[in-house]
Amino acid sequence: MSDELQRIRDRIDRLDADILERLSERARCAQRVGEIKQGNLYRPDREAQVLRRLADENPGPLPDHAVQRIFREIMSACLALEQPLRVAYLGPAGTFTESAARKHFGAAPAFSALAAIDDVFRAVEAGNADYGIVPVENSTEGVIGRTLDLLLASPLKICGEVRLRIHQNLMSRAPELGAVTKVYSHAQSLAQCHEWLDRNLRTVPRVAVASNAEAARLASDEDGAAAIGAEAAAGLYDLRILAANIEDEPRNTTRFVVIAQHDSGVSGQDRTSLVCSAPNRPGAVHGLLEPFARHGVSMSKLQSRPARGGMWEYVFYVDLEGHQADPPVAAALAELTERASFVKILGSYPVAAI
Ligand SMILES: O=C(O)C(=O)C[C@]1(C(=O)O)C=C[C@@H](O)C=C1
Repeated sequence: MSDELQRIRDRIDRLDADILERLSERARCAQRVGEIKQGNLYRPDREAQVLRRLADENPGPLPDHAVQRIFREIMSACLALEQPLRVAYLGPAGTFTESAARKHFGAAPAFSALAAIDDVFRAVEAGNADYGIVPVENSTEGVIGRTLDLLLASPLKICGEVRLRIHQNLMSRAPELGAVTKVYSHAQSLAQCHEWLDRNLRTVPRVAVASNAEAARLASDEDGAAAIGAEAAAGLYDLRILAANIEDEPRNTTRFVVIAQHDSGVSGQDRTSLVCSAPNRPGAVHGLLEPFARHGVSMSKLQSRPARGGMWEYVFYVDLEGHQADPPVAAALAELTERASFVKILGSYPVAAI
């Protein structure tokens, strides 16, 4: 080994020892914070502030996302010393929702994959999980109606959001594309890749199944079968990725919400979600939204949905920039509450930091 290589490796060893010492000191601080803190130990607002500050102060050469991933895991492990978290997500294992859960909470929590969005809400409501993660909207396919309906009906709050760039992969036991005779996937993933499928596997039958992970399981059992789904599913079912990033829309993103018994404190870059409905008279919807414009509060989403039970009555799902404790948001919400026939605040939470 050259002298220079040896010298640099010695330096890396010393730096690793320093990092380890600092990490242990950080972990002891987190333990102490855990003893002092009242209420919930998991603080999404504080975590978002830490991750944003690290990106702001990152001198390189590591990219921001790499630094944030490392610190995501450090905080995950520190929090586990204070309180081991139980996180339920819409399964099965190997789906994009699992990737979202790990992206948001890191690797330390005990994760459980549940079969339906309703089960995730029930697990958190019953106290069998501390937090739940469910998809709420996809940039190409639209909203997940069941999640919106349950947010309206459930006492739970939104305490966080996760944005995940969706990369679809074609995976199979077959050695090459030419050997693929059937493609399994969730209907939404088939739709997201239909142009690629038309170009590359035009005559091969496409079969919609309950989830991408289920598709991968079927593909692992059947000669010539392939599945479309997350890279994680290929690892889980021992499949070869025959084509990566086959989604038609490269900026395809899914947004997930984190549900809990509580929402989040102020992080400085927050969003507030609410549901409301207007009295049945002309101009009422405009009247509901007017206070937001007047108080300078931006809306990042307005989604109408038929109210359950009433013919042609609608509820509106609104996302606002800001926390309900921010004075302009609080003032606009107070006026909305006077004008609306119904208002429910679903929660204030940090805008996704990573
Ligand atoms: O600041 C806190 O409240 C902590 O518990 C420390 C810490 C961290 O590791 O930085 C850990 C968990 C919380 O969710 C937020 C931050």
